[in-house]
Amino acid sequence: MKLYGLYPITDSQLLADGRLVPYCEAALKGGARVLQYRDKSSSTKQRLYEASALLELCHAYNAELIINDELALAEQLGCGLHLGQGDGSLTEARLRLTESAIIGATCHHHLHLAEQAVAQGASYVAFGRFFSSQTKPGEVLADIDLLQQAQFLQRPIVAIGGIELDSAAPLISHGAAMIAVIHALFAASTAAEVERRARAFTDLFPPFATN
Ligand SMILES: Cc1ncc(COP(=O)(O)OP(=O)(O)O)c(N)n1
Ligand SMILES: Cc1nc(C(=O)O)sc1CCOP(=O)(O)O
Ligand SMILES: [Mg+2]
Repeated sequence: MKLYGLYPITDSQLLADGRLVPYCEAALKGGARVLQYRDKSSSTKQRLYEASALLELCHAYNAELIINDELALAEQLGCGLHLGQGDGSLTEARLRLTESAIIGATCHHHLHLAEQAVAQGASYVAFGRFFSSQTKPGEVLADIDLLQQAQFLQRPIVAIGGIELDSAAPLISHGAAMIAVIHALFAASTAAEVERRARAFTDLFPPFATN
């Protein structure tokens, strides 16, 4: 069961200057089994190069790579995809990727969007922001009770937005199967620190379900 635990998301600024692969490897060493490649600034060629390197890394750690926004890149690499509300059709993505491909959907703080996403083939649904986010500033609208309310969907639930080590545990106990994190994981001065932080997040999850 891989859709469980810490869900690191890359950031092109925090992981610039050669940090992308070593910091992502540190997150995987710290127990993450799902990794999202999110880059809004590089060229198509650079994104293919970086995502290919991360895919190889994920294979080495028996982890899943998810591409943010870009169906064509996910299709090319044969990996997972995360789509926001304005990022294209989940139905088309499910048709173009394999039946077993992981496809995630942003649902903000709306249960009806999550129901719709599941009906259109989403493997997991993401709610946020739960806290104020340095990476993506904006209104905090998601309430922790949403995580329990969404359990009827019978899909893994992701919580995202400004989550830190100290704020993650209640989200997990309310039903988040994955905790998506950028800043609190990757704004670190060494890979060793990223690994330590990843291990601390991973240890918040009940151990019986981490394999
Ligand atoms: C796991 C996860 N949840 C939410 C998002 C946000 O997706 P989106 O709303 O499309 O915004 P961008 O990430 O594209 O800026 C995500 N990427 N991952
Ligand atoms: C990519 C993204 N999406 C969000 C949403 O609310 O949908 S919040 C967010 C950024 C998450 O990064 P950090 O852990 O640094 O807050
Ligand atoms: Mg998007």
